[in-house]
Amino acid sequence: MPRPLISLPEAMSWTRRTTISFRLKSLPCSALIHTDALSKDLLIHIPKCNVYRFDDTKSTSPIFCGLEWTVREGESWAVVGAGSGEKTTLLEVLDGNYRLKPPPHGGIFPFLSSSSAKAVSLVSFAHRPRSSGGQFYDYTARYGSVWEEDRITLRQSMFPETLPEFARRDNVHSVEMTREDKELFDELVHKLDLERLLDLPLIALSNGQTRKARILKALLVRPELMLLDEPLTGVDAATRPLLLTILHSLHAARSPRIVLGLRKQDPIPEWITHVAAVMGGSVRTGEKEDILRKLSEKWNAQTGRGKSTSPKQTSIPREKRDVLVHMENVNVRYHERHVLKDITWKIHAGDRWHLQGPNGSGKTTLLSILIGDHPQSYTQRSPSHLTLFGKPRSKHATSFLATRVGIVSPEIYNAFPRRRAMTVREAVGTGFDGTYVPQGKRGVGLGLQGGLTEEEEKWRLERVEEVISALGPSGWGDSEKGEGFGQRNFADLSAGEQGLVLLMRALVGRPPLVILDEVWSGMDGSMIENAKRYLREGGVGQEQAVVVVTHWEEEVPWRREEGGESIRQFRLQEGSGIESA
Ligand SMILES: Nc1ncnc2c1ncn2[C@@H]1O[C@H](COP(=O)(O)OP(=O)(O)OP(=O)(O)O)[C@@H](O)[C@H]1O
Repeated sequence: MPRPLISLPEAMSWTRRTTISFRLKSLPCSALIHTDALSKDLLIHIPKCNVYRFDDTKSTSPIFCGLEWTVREGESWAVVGAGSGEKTTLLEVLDGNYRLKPPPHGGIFPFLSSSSAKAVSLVSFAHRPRSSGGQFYDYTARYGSVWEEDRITLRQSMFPETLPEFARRDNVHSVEMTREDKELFDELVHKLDLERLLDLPLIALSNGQTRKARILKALLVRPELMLLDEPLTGVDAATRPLLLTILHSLHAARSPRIVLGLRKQDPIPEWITHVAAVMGGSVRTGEKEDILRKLSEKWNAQTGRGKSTSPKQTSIPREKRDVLVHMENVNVRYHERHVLKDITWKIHAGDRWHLQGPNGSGKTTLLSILIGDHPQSYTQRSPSHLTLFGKPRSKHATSFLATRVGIVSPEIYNAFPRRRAMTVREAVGTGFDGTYVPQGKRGVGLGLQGGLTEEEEKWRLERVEEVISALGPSGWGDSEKGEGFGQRNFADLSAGEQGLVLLMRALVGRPPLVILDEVWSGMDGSMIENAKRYLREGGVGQEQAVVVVTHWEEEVPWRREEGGESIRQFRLQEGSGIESA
């Protein structure tokens, strides 16, 4: 039986001195409020309300209507989202980033003991925030020799309290770690396999390694409630169950309690008992099975749209197709760290590859070699060998390679400028020449020699519209949002929408090589299904090669068992590469 939601009569007489600030975050949860009327096992309590942005002072556009949510001590909740970034928004509601009308009398967390600023912690893996400025930053710095200012280690940056000299040196935080904190740190750093990375430069950490370190850092603050948004994205298959077991045992010990944010396509851990499902501005809450049963029909109806067809692949035998990338015994070393060991790999036109490997195995490093970003792509000497599009790296101008490879990756996502004035159309248009700022009178670049013919410009303008309409909201079934999407400000889009625009940017010029590295981060099911279908059904042509990097087999658009030539796998394990067809 679903546990009934608490519903409090409107007219209930509250004997409260409600000094509730609109910014719930700054509100001490239990301050000045009599919560006697509520059952003491309530962890989150939101009586029916509408949710607005703080700047929506006239309450004209509610983000959620009739939100009503109660979480009791001992329950284990996941917030699962189907709409564009809505799951993250609901978690942000808990973090006090939105205005609730009417405001809940006892605060959202009536019985958390300390002030909510410390008691509740939101750890979100949405990438670069909008506020971080309009400039592109050079993510390739990581691949070179590390500069003095980048030498700061993981420990110095995130865990300075574990440095022996910390207590003496830092007047502000001159409290030493407690024994319990030290024990927690030692245990988790070991379980999360972060020990060996503590004294490496922070900049050298891989995406998955950084993600685990951020979770650990958030745990050390000892919040009472931790909201973890998409903790499994970018984490390798072996680490996922481990991470979930750790989170489960912390949650069971209420130290801290954890609410997980999951995309609707993510598996829901067994220990989750309740789900808040967010869909199109409304939130349904209740026991897991009950909610999932009710929603599966609706979700299936969405994802079932336009079933996949077999990949269209070229009939020219593979060995007769151009070799785009040829690596023979390629090595990458950082001093004593040997990251890539004798990698041999050939990518032909028309290939579909799934590049796999645990966190830290060298996938990003390998990609940076094959797109010519890595300084060591210039220095592979016989018997090593690296050719890109038929020539050694040093024989290519970087601007030429930028037109040959379309890439989406966490690095590009983070580095791409969020300039206020850049529209979706312009962001997509930067893909033709692989630049980061719009160029040319019509925002579709200048061409390699700086002389775009009229015909080429016309083709580019049409291509921009084509990819926007295929991959944008009209493609994933939100025709209302689709109108005027090209004119939207890129910086104002949700994380998933920004990711999708960067996918459009990678595909727009139809480059011979397309790299899709963790491309689905932050996206919702309908966006992903639509984009995967587009890729399978001609979004990348028979002559284009694609390398997909993901820890999730089901995120690869092409299936092994489907007709034509199957997807090939290249697996990195401790720096060595193994190929399988
Ligand atoms: N500049 C550097 N100095 C020292 N080690 C480095 C440097 N850059 C990367 N590394 C190390 O190289 C290894 C490979 O990193 P890489 O980012 O390629 O891994 P990955 O397979 O992409 O991981 P993830 O799945 O987490 O994204 C990591 O162990 C990382 O710590």
